[in-house]
Amino acid sequence: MSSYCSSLGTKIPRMLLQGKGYDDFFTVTHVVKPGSCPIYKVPCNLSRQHIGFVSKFDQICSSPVMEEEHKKLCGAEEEEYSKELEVSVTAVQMACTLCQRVQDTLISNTHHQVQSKDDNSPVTVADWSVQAVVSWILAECLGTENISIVAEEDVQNLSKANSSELLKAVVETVNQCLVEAPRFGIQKPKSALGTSDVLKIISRCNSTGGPSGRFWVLDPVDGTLGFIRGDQYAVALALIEDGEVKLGVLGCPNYPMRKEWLSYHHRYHRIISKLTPPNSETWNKGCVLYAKKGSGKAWMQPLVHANKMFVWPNCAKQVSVSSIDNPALATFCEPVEKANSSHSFTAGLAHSVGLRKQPLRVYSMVKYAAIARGDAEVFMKFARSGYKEKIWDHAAGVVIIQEAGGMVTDAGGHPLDFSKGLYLEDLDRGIVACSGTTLHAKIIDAVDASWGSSSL
Ligand SMILES: Nc1ncnc2c1ncn2[C@@H]1O[C@H](COP(=O)(O)OS(=O)(=O)O)[C@@H](OP(=O)(O)O)[C@H]1O
Ligand SMILES: [Mg+2]
Ligand SMILES: [Mg+2]
Ligand SMILES: [Mg+2]
Repeated sequence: MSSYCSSLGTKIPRMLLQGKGYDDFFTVTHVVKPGSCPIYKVPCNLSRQHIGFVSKFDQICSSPVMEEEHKKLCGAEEEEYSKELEVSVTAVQMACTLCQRVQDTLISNTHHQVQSKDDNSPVTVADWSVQAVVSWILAECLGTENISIVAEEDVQNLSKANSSELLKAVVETVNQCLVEAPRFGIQKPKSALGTSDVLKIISRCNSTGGPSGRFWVLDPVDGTLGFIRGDQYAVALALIEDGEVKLGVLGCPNYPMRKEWLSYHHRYHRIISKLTPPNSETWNKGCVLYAKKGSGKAWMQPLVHANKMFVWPNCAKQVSVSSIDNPALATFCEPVEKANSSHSFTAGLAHSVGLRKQPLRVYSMVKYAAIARGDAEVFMKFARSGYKEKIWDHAAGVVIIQEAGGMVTDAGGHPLDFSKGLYLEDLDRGIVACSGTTLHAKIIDAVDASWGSSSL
């Protein structure tokens, strides 16, 4: 273990804090939070990002699993995409805080906050507000000129003459969130954003993706229906470069760190939905999962709760897929809505491969998170024919499952192709994500066997 990995008086090489080319040291003067995931202060005007490195570095020193990364850091090579990862996780953490606040108010007042889009799907103040906040943070932290974003929402409905109340609510929600930026180590805007600023940052997310270059993919609220119903939803952000997903971040504000609480959440909604749940902090509600392509690791950190400081990497722990490969013991998840995926087709498939448990129907990309965390083994989605899956509904989840050790393909066994624009063009029938190759192969074979007799 390194000599500079703990406590007061600790010397931290400047190169770890500010990248290559420095050979002097900062001395730790203050332990903000002692314990297994300490946060240190160093005596200079370092940004949170740098202090974050200190915290990360300490974790690296104290965890044998991360020795390798420790070496990389000591080698002073800044890891590829490390800044993008930290910024995107921070943005998702802030977005989740925003969503929690809106979800709490929605339950008591849905009036101006929910709208229907042209395809009849719902959109809320939270969808637009998260898109604005994430767009603002990415531009602030990475430079406007470097940012190209594909995102779900546009400002059409928001700019209509009869939407002024809604727009006002979005502007307020965005400013309320950004005022808290310093808690996340980001400078807040010099003054509150005006209506035209907010419309501009939402509509700046107008990239159409494609096979070359770098762009972010954002689903500001995935599972909007679950969000409105007070249930599961996710904030999903991914970075795609030359058609390949390089980073994925999934914020799951109602998915507790501890699996046991998930069933509590279901019971709570079915039986006692009128009662107030335990305080979100005490039951460790909410997590953020993330992974970097090719790292072979996926991580989960708790959601930061009201008034608490977010310091990267926020006590992240590694997650991995389940080792269960016996279908009889496996759990499969699927969309809640029959309109989004055929429940009868997956029931037939489940039966033919020997999946015996009841399906876990969960809104949103929380299904991808459940597989990555090892809480379920299979995710299947078979949309009606003619429906084209959008890249923002899958990009973040796919890379997180892959790096956690799982496998995601279309129903023909081909990788999902994120290089074709806004949609997963040429997707063969549906999506199959599994914790391992054995289950995956069984399901792909079963799809082929039962497809002909299905009405899909
Ligand atoms: N007809 C149809 N078929 C398939 N998929 C559709 C369809 N309509 C919408 N969508 C997309 O599904 C996203 C929600 O997927 P879920 O898996 O969360 O579905 S469910 O709400 O649990 O039923 C949902 O994402 P959000 O709009 O972000 O909620 C949509 O992009
Ligand atoms: Mg939507
Ligand atoms: Mg979605
Ligand atoms: Mg959405």
